[in-house]
Parts: sequence; structure tokens; C-alpha cells
Amino acid sequence: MTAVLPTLDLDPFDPEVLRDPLPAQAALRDAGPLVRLPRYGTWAIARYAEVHAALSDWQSFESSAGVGLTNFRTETPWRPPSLLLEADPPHHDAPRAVLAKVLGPRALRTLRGDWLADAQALVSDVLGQGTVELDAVPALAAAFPLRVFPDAVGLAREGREHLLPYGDHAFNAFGPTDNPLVLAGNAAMPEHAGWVAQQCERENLAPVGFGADIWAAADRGELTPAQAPLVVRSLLTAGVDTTVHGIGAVLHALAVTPGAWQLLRERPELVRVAFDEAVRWESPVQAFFRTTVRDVPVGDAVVPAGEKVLVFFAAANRDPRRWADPDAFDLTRDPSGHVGFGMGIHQCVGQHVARLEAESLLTALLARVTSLELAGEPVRHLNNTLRSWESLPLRLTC
Ligand code: HEM
Ligand SMILES: CCOc1cccc(C(=O)O)c1
Repeated sequence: MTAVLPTLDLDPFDPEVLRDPLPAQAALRDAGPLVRLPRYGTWAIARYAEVHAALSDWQSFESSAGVGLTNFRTETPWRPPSLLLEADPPHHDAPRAVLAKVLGPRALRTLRGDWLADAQALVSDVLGQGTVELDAVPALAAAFPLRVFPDAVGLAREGREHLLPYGDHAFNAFGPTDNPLVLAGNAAMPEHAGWVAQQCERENLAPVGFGADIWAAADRGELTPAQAPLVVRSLLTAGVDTTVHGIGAVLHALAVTPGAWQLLRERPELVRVAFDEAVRWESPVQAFFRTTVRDVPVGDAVVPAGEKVLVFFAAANRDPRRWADPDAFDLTRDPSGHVGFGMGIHQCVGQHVARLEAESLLTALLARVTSLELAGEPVRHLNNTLRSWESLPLRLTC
């Protein structure tokens, strides 16, 4: 008698699930190591062990059929596929090697001083002399990445307002194409995508920056000239909304966790742990799909070849089988091993950039702000892939 496969009539892209995904994540973990989601004819894995195993096994779970619900084998992608996110070895190798160098810790050493100074300047701008109340999403979480990252890429000043809506739509587009969030973004997308594509061309990039470094790699033959603009596009798609919502997540976590800000003031060396713990706890990138290359055993079942599997990073990051007290934001925990940046060959190539942005802003805030607390009810921003805040009212006391 074959075991009956757990099935859940759950829609991971339902707006109410996006608003509060925790019950759905718990239901998926509790149902079993592999769960059938008939709603979209797909499968889901939500437990840490199976998520980690799938992300580490790109030969069985491929990305080149797309990491959203759309199967590139049978449907046309909305844009030319990413040479990293939506590619597998061998095609993935060269673009990944180039970006790993361009965005690596060594390359970022030159930015560390500038980004801390920029963070200190921004914090001085937003703080009065005493207590200030502000919406931390526009004032800090969005303001800082938009202040430092486009310059680091080498973008012109004009048109940067396209970046956030472009990324927001790109992340929505990993969900169902008939989803209300996708439909709402379709009209403006050609304009945003057109501007982004323009900025990836060599002549529109500054002579110094991540963009120039990618084109220099093409000059050295490490990429073809046709690949270079798509690798730059990866930065513009993946590198803005994610850090905005990552910083929003750590500021929210610190504001709602009693004693956390004080502990960080006493132990500023915990700043980098704080950001990774926030990425585990909130998982700004909630989930991506993979497609099975062959019949793949998961738990005591088998996923047939050619099927879409939802790999739920956020659910794995709160799996009590892996984490003690998983729902607590705990600065004394060691969050290493979390899958908030993914795992394996596709693990976030921009994670060092994200960490440096968060570290810079938190360091500047910690030096000036004695207490950081909610000043009103935060409001969620709904997205098919991103967990994020529309607004985060905070009270900062100096
Ligand atoms: C808090 C901020 C961020 C989070 C939570 C995040 C999350 C992720 C995750 C989960 C993946 C794995 C995707 C998969 O396995 O299919 C990934 C890949 C990627 N990320 Fe990030 N990311 C962040 C910031 C950034 C930044 C700042 C950049 C660029 C500067 C970036 C560029 C990329 C790219 C290009 C990939 C594809 C890598 C590959 O497929 O080899 N990300 N990111
Ligand atoms: C955070 C996941 O990483 C992404 C997301 C969207 C696009 C790309 C890309 O490589 O174009 C990467």
C-alpha cells in the first residue's frame, strides 16, 4: 500500500496568505516532507532538510525552466531569462564566476568607507536633535540602498525611480500570470523594463562601478558582449528591492523585540548577526520554484520529471526541526545555515553587498539612536515573492 501523498488546497499567492504566510508555512511543514498543491498542479517542500537538499541538488532540481510558476519549457518567459537565476551549469558558470568576483568581499572593501559615510550623512539628515518619528521605509530602508547602490553600479542619475517598481514587478512575475498583483503591474512594465535595459548598455554606465567591471570581464573574454548587459540587468533586478526589504526587516525586528536595540548598542559586533538573523526570521525572498529533471525521491514519495516544485525558503527558516524557538528574533542565536539567501550554486551572489548596506546603516544608527521603537502599526506591502513593508512608523530617540 503506497503512502497517501499529503495534499493541501492552499494558494501560496493568495493575498491573505501573502499578508500572513506563517499559518500556511506551518501547514506545509506539518503535512509532510513533500506536499501536493493541486491549486497550480505543483509540489511544495517547506521543511529545512528537504529545502536544503533540493537547493544543493541542481542536477535533479533545475532553474533553467524558470524559478517562478511559468515553465520555460512550455511557456514564453516575460523577459529574456536571467543568465544566473534562470540558468544551470554549464551556461550558469561564467556569468556566476564574473559576478562572484565583481560583488565579492574583496571588491567591496573599497566601498566600505564611502557607504558608512553615506549612512552617517543620511542618519544626520533624518534625525533632529531629540526624538524623531518617521516612516522608516522611505526614510531609511529605501533611501539608503537607493543612495548607494545605483552609484556603485554606475547608473546615470536620471530615471532611478524605475528601479523599485521594476524589481517589484519582476518578483511578482514569479507568481501566476493571472494573479492580481501581476495584472496590476503589467501596464507600466514595458517602460520600467525599457529604462533598465538601456542602463545595462556600456555607453550608459560610468567608467567605474559594478557595471564597468562586468563589461571589462567581457573585454577579457570571460563573458560574450551579448551576455554583459544581461549580467548587469541581474544586479538591477535582484539588487534593489531585496535590500530595501532586508533593511526594513531588520529595523522592524529590532523595534519589536524587547531589549534588542539595547543589546546591539552594548554589543555592536552583533550587527552582522542581526542582519542575517533578520533575513532568516523574515526571509525577504520567500520562495522560488525548481523543476524536476528526472523522477526525484523526496521523503517517501517521488516527484515525476518535469514538475514544478515550490522551494519555500521562509518556511525552512522557521522549521522547528532545525531551529530552536524559530519564531523568535534572537541576536544571541547563530543564524548561519539559514536559506534566506538560498543555498548551493545559486546562493545569493549579492549577499555581501546586502550585508555591507545593512551593516553601514545599522552602524550609523547605533552610534546616534539610544532607543528605536514602533510609533504606529506597520503596513505590509504585498508581493508574490517578497516579504516587505509598505510603511514602518518608528520613533528614534537620540
Ligand atoms: C536582503 C537582500 C537579498 C536577499 C534576501 C536575496 C535573496 C536571494 C536568494 C534567496 C537567491 C537564490 C535564488 C535561487 O536559489 O533560485 C538569490 C540569488 C541571487 N541574488 Fe540575491 N538577495 C539579496 C540581495 C541581492 C543583491 C544586493 C544582489 C546584487 C547586487 C543580488 C543578486 C542576486 C543574483 C544575481 C542571484 C542569482 C544567483 C545565481 O543564480 O547564481 N541579491 N538572492
Ligand atoms: C533575489 C533573487 O535573484 C534574482 C531575482 C530576480 C532576477 C535575478 C536575475 O539574475 O536577473 C536574480
